[in-house]
Amino acid sequence: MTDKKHYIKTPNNVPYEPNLTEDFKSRPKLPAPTLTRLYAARAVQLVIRDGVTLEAAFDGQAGYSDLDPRDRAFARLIAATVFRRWGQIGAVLKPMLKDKPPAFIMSVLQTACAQILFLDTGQHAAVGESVNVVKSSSKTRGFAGLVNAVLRRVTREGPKIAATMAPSENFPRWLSNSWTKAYGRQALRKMALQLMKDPPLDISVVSDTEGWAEKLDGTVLPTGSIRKDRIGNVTELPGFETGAWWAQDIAASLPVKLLARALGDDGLTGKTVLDLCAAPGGKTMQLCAMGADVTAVDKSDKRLDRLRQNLERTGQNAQIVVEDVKDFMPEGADPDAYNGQFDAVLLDAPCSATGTFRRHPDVLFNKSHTDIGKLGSLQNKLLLAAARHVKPGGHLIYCTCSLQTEEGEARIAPFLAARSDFRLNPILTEPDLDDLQVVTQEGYVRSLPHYLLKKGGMDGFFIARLQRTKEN
Ligand SMILES: C[S@@+](CC[C@H](N)C(=O)[O-])C[C@H]1O[C@@H](n2cnc3c(N)ncnc32)[C@H](O)[C@@H]1O
Repeated sequence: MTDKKHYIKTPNNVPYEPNLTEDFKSRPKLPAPTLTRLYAARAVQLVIRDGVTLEAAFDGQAGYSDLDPRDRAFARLIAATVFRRWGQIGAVLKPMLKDKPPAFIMSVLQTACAQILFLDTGQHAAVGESVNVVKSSSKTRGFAGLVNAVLRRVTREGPKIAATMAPSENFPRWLSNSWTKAYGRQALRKMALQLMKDPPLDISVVSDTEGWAEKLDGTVLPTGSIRKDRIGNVTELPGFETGAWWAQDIAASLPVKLLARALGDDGLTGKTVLDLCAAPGGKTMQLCAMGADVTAVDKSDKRLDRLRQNLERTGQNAQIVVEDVKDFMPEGADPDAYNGQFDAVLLDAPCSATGTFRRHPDVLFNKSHTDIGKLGSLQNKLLLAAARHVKPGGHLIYCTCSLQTEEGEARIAPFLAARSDFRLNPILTEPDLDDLQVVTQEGYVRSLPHYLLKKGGMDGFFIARLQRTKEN
């Protein structure tokens, strides 16, 4: 335990009124190493303050895109490390701070700790550049002494404190409680170890899996995705420019594969599929590559731009509709007489995305328990809206990349109660799925981040396969 007298006192009367929105409008004139750290600290603060994604927090900052790609990657690595090591960093800083400093100063300290304790950057540079960040604005200059003193102590005492923490302390408490309840303590411990690791890169190909696995120096996973050990620079890999493949976690590739299996021998060939909440289009590309006639709907035109680019790059075609799923009606359909016209509908519903924490550790910190409740009611509405488009005898896939059962398993019973003409079409364990151990007794797919552990894990996902009865 640290004695109270070792606290470092926050300076009084420092006129710091953070106004991030204003601050972010201008690009500070600073040397690249300082600027990189400034962007990282601001991004961390933005995720916490505004509940945005880390990507949006960086993209929203003036001048960030002008930074050298290597500096941008470093800034992202620093910020992501804060979210991977939140509990450990908090435990290191707590005994050293008498009062909680302003949010931006806290973010500077957290990003510096990430560098000092967990990244391969010189400790001297991490301390020096963080002090420079604070000195670079008259609003924060008064904190330079505090930041310097705290970080010097972190270099001496931090590693020992960080090592005493259980990895699961890096999860926010409300999430670790909910996951312990749903999956048990052992699963929680294993998931926590996954948070600390760099995830691999999974790739879905248009065709020739074996050939591309060789060219990309990857291995073929049980369900046909190709895995490379590290993410690296995806756009520079062979076959990216020519659109031979796209990045997609193995778990995210399962909904379309399971839909194809439900459709019998010809799979998706020639089938009409409505892809709801489609952007940026990982599943749209899979559906197209498997021969389906796809209508892709999303309410975000900006995200659909990425889907358009992805389709163009991979040389595929889909009808694209910018609309809220709740309002969507196929062109020419009479809403009063409409009885569903698609062979299959896939709803990849908006969710907390907590299952993607290996790739996006910020998802653990930009949501709260209240958001899960709100998402659950939205998912109910979207599921009912999706069901309207399934023709009699047709199929419906509901999936989310969330680890919260409220966004997965718990959504199915209310849906089946409201639509008695649908039934659960249980997913059967087949050899490739057996290897992943993702099929539950109820016939859902539920994957957790520590599944497929020896090969690097997989995203957390929930998939339910439903079918409309033929009569009516
Ligand atoms: C999980 S992402 C979809 C990922 C996508 N299916 C893929 O495989 O790349 C959820 C998407 O739902 C969209 N969305 C959220 N609410 C929506 C709504 N009410 N109507 C249409 N799209 C919505 C978001 O814009 C976002 O693109």
